[in-house]
Amino acid sequence: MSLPGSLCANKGRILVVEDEMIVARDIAQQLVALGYQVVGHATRGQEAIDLAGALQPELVLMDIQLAGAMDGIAAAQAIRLQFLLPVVFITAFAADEVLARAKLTEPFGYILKPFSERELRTVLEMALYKHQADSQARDAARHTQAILDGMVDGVITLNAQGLITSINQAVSTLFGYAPEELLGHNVAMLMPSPHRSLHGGYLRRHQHTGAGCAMGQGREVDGQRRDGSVFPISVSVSELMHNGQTQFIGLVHDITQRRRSEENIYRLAFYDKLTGLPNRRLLMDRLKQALITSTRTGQHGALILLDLDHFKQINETFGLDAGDELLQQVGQRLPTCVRDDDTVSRFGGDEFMVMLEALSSQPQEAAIQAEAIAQKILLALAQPYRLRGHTHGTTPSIGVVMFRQAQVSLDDLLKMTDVAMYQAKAAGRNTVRFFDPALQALALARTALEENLRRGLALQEFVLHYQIQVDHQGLPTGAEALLRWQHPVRGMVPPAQFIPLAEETGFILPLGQWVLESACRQLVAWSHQRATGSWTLAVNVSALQFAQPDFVAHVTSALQATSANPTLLKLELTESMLVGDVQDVITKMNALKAQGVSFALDDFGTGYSSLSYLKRLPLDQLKIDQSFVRDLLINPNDAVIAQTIVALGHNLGLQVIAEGVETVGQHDYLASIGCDAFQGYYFGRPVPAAELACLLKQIRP
Ligand SMILES: Nc1nc2c(ncn2[C@@H]2O[C@H](COP(=O)(O)O[C@H]3[C@@H](O)[C@H](n4cnc5c(=O)[nH]c(N)nc54)O[C@@H]3COP(=O)(O)O)[C@@H](O)[C@H]2O)c(=O)[nH]1
Repeated sequence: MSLPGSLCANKGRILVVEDEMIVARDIAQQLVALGYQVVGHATRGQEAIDLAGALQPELVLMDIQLAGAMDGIAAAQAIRLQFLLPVVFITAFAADEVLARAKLTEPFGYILKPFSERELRTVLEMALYKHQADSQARDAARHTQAILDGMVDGVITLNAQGLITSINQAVSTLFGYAPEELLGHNVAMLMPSPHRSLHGGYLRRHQHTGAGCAMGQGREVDGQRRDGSVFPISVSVSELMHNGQTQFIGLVHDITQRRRSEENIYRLAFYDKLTGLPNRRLLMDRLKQALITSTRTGQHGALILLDLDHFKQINETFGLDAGDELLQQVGQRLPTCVRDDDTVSRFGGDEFMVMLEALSSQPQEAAIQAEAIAQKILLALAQPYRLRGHTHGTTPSIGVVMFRQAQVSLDDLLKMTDVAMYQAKAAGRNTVRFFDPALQALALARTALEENLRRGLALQEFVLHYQIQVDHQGLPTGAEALLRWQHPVRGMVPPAQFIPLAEETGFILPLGQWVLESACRQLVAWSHQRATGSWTLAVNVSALQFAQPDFVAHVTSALQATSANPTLLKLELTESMLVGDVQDVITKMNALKAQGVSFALDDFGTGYSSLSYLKRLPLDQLKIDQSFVRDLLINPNDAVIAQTIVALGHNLGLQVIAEGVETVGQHDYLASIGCDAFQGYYFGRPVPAAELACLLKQIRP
């Protein structure tokens, strides 16, 4: 049977479910009259469900009493569930029991027969409006869920009891649960012990006091997956009221990757890559702590520095890989010699530092304990190593420093271990030495001097003094530049007190360059005066300075920077420089000679000079060492040596100058054997340039 269609179908498409034909027709007519379109008519429950699915009306007008097994309430329930369509009951029944059942289907309206047209219209309009609003809300919720599901972070909502009310896809992925395994369950299931059992308490405390540990800002905690594995997460929780109920929204961020990167950075910063042992930085950190602890407990600690003997040879003979393997094996053996609380670190290269803590508070007893561990290390490391299929042996030299309380700075403690370790090396290696304070005092003094030297150069505390040189007639021909250090506290410091250290530390390089440039500037100053215009200036050059590959360039730059005349510059070399690569020496000398620079061989006779290469060196002058000049008149050997040097120099075509000439007798003898030039207190002491002018007037011809 067909019901009236619609004349004007713009108010809504309605499915009518009514088993009495006359009533159905009457309702349909009314609907059409009200502007609705009747899209279908069913008389039974199942038919209503099928038509609802097929026709997708906007509303179902449902009689409760239907022919057949399924009544309207059951059909309405199915239609709501399957198609989310709004149902309005239209019935003659108003019994409480019927109403209660109908209510469960969440109907959009309930119309009691008989009803007026006005009543029908009002209920339908309200129902359609509510349905539309619900649909929009559902669409909005779906949209929100899609956004939430697209998020990398997990979003969980909880009710006041901590039960999960919603999650997004990321929560399932992060924790490995299907949504239905989480929804309605307590959020504590996502936490490892002890928080799993404590979480209820946290919530209650929050309800009573308002305090919440994860409220607001992200808090880093552990989460537990379905498979039991624990992983780090950052959780921030906010609280809001929803429908009058407290609700919590938790944002969960998996920080596994970040933690890994942090751990990686930490490992790189504090652990040695090759051995996996703590590095110097971490040891220093622990040492700082250990000093604080020992101050509190009164117990001693010890630093044991060990350096592998002849490690370089393993590297050079068997390759760097074998060297690395040896270091790794040493790194594995060392921790077996100490307690877990002690620190074994690799300091770099073949140096390892072991820090022992909580030793006896009695100094002697503590030293015995440290000695025992050091001996244990010595023994453990002396066992053979298998490197690349071969057996190798190595031994360490071990330096031990005891510490208690933060009395000494960290740097000083480390220096003390160095001193002790070098003492062990000096004692023949493969041995243990405790730090000796006397040696330490020396080392500290050296360090202070080294720092002072650098500061002195920066503060222009160095000056050059000039000692006159005269020819056979006693006429000044030039001078030697001699370095002095005008120390603000120590006064004038002679070079013998700082040149050796400057050479050892390499500080002689910047210092020597400063001497060269200052000497060149002095040459230029002299060139402007008639009396000194042709003077030469002898400058001492240290072996390290001369050995620099760019030594020639350094001299050239000093000459160019000052515009000094190269032919007036005389570089004094010593015999010790000639022991190494003689060809290199000759090449550099020739390069400078080509510019006009001349060379004197200083302290001649005190070192080892091979006559064969002496012949090859482009020298200009030999300088008889003052040790031969001093006793010339009383020691016939010195007189013969002086005579021999003069003869040798002349035979080689070189000029000979004597230094340390203090008396007329020395001068006269030297002059009698043909010495060409003289320098010494007899003619004048080393003085500042300004004083040299006065001295010139007093010079004895
Ligand atoms: N690499 C550099 N070494 C330098 C430089 N300046 C100096 N030195 C070297 O230091 C050593 C000590 O020098 P100094 O204390 O200046 O002593 C020199 C003279 O003062 C001293 N002298 C000179 N005449 C006499 C004398 O009649 N009697 C006496 N007892 N001493 C005298 O001899 C030293 C001369 O040194 P040298 O001619 O170089 O051998 C010394 O080894 C210097 O080389 C520098 O700038 N760089």
